[in-house]
Amino acid sequence: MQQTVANTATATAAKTRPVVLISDKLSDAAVQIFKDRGVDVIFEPDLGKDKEALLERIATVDGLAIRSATKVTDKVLEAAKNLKVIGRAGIGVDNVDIPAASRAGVIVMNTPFGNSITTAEHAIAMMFAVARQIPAADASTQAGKWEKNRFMGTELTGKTLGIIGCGNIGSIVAARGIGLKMRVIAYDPFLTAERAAEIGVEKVELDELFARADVLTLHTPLTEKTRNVVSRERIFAMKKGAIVINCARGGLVDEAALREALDQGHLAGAGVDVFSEEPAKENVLFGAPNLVCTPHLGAATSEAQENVALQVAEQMSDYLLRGAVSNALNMPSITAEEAPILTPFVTLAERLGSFAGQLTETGIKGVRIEYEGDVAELNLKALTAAAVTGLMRPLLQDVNMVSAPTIARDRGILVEEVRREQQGAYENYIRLTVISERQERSVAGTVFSDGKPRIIQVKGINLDADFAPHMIYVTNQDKPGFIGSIGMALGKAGVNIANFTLGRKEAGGEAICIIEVDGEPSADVLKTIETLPLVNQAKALNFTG
Ligand SMILES: NC(=O)C1=CN([C@@H]2O[C@H](COP(=O)(O)OP(=O)(O)OC[C@H]3O[C@@H](n4cnc5c(N)ncnc54)[C@H](O)[C@@H]3O)[C@@H](O)[C@H]2O)C=CC1
Ligand SMILES: O=C(O)CCC(=O)C(=O)O
Repeated sequence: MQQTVANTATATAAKTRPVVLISDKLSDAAVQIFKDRGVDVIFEPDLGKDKEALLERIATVDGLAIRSATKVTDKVLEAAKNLKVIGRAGIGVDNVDIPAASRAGVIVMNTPFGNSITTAEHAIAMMFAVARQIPAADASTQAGKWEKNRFMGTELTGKTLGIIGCGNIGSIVAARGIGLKMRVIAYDPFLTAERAAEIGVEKVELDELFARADVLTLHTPLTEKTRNVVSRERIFAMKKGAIVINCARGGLVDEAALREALDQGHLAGAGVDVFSEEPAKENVLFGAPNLVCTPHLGAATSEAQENVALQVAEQMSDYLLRGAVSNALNMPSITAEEAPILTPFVTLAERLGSFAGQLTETGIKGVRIEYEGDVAELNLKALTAAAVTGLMRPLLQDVNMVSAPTIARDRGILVEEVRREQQGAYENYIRLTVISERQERSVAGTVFSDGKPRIIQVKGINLDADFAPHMIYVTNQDKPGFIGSIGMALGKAGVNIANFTLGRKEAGGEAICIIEVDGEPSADVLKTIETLPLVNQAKALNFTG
């Protein structure tokens, strides 16, 4: 589970085909795409409803494709020993514990546009169904009652449509509302004045929206900020005879208060597709006057389901097979074209982080990563995530590019990113500086044209070394006799030197030596080196991971 993006692609290419578990009802189109692309599929469309069976099945799979029935909790993630990616065929990800997924190093992706039109159409359908009481009129007519006077409706032309959440779906609903000659007002803290003008809506504050709307429709995600946004107080602050439509999430509305408002005739009706508890076999709203309910059908058209299924299968396959990341909620995007270009720099950034992490013994306060030259034009979010991964891996084995930024933030480690044009001789240059409680230590590297990362500077001292599997890092004084004494000590201990790199600040001053050795040096060997005259410090560095 704990691999970098670059490693994920190569590791999966080297081993057998990755396996994806589909635990909700997904269009068969997804299964075909996975298979065609080289991913094996376990398709158990009802598994999401069986928590125990899910815990068992998830243990070995590389990917999990879901809709809304599967709840991905901390416990599920704990059981998912091999999981790398969760793909939500749809928009809302409130059924996935994203912080827990990030901590576990699992990417969470959704398909943000595939079902937007369909869901917007459902909201409009609900608005008409409520305004003209169509379901009740249908039932009465088919019962042979012909109650022409009972079903007096409301005309929508000229009425005010109030939209909470004017993103993808909200703005499609706005366009449809304008097409119906309604006046559209919207509350969305992230809606700019320019965007509001562009889509023809009036941006208003929340209280004003509740006061003015004849029809209120919700299109915001369920978050701690939006939970209960349609509260008792706000429902009763609405105009008498107004209509409420909810095709977003159940938790947005105080259902008991909505029931009261319908019973008292304060609201003329409500259209509800989503409920606080789903599946909603019972609900306080059921049986209220002029209430139209659907069982979370917002996205349920064959077009939308095919869109989201294809998209999720493509995104997950791209990640598992090629390291490309798109529409992830907890990881920067990396295109399939970018992934191979980024790979050597991801490796360099991770190794520089690892170099510094292995030498850092006190608490890390911050890390600064400077990018110069060609590399500064690349996807720095991914490179920084790799650098932070490398930095933290010596302390926490289970960290990867998904979890590293979250873990760093949780631990109060400040991550600073600097982008510059080429300054020195290297076409691409990355310098990573760790700010610890005791000192600042920097290490810099480059990628040569052979795609191999190199160490080119440590603590401002120039040198040139590979990242070898086993190395000894020594700080010393630049005085005669040092090389002989260290060679003798290693020879005596039976440690073979594969490569030897030296660098110094100035003649006779502070110096650094990086020795590549065949095999891991023991603690005794390191102690022996440290007791040699002219040596200040000796540490083992391991780049076998
Ligand atoms: N019934 C169904 O089957 C479906 C329901 N949905 C629901 O619809 C929601 C919206 O989907 P999209 O429009 O695609 O998402 P989106 O991300 O494009 O738009 C959401 C909008 O809500 C706004 N927002 C965030 N916090 C807010 C707050 N405190 N108050 C007001 N607005 C706020 C955002 O700025 C954004 O513009 C999804 O999160 C999902 O829960 C989506 C698809 C199908
Ligand atoms: O998968 C579904 O049917 C629900 C769609 C949905 O709620 C969403 O995409 O947020």
